[in-house]
Amino acid sequence: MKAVTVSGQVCMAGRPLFAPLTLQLRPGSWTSLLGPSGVGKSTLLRLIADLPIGGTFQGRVENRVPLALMAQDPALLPWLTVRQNAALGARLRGERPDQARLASILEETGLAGHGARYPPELSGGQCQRVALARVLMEDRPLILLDEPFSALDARMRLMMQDLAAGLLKGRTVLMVTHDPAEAARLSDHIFVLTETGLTGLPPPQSQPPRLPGDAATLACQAALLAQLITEGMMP
Ligand SMILES: Nc1ncnc2c1ncn2[C@@H]1O[C@H](COP(=O)(O)OP(=O)(O)OP(=O)(O)O)[C@@H](O)[C@H]1O
Repeated sequence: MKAVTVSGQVCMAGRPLFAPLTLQLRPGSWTSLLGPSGVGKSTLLRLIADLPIGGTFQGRVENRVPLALMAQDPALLPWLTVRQNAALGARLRGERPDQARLASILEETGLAGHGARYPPELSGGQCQRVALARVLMEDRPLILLDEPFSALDARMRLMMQDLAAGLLKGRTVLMVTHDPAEAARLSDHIFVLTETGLTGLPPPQSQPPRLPGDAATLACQAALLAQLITEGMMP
């Protein structure tokens, strides 16, 4: 698999969001993208997913591969059970879901006992697990995550990070996040996007997921915070 690469520039209402850039997603690695609100992180994700953006794109996306997208809003259908929501992709394509695979993924995501429940009966963390189960059911080589854990409490966020890191290992992942600690724990590659373009920062050398209190992880988190403050994201 070649690196999925997006290069170019986006204009919203005739004004460039950021300077021309190139973002390469190395196969089988986890890339995190941080940056100030409104700079265009989700727009980059949408370009890679070939979804409409509000502006114009001058550039190209190379080496596209099938992908699955998971966002902060788990986008579950409240009238479908956990099991049906997890298998929604197949259902929408008019296919019969692979029941053995579904059972195994519900087990892996800690939902085995919840298959017959409905989303309004679930906690926020459980809903995100269903969204992750749905992504795994789709079995795509590229996974796009748009602030997937930002609505969760700190403990649940750590648990979901560990779960996602384990279950998405070996896939190419691009995650948009506002959380330097999350990027430091999970990433093989980290970029900060600003109006002037992309800046790469080195992640810790150890394998993700890293312990949140690990010295190298904390140092990476601090470097990211410093970079974001320099770029005017934080007071
Ligand atoms: N459909 C649209 N129509 C017009 N403008 C849009 C549209 N979608 C996004 N924008 C604008 O494009 C800019 C980039 O939006 P985008 O959602 O990519 O930013 P972001 O970096 O992901 O922000 P955040 O961190 O707040 O989610 C913003 O100024 C936003 O208002």
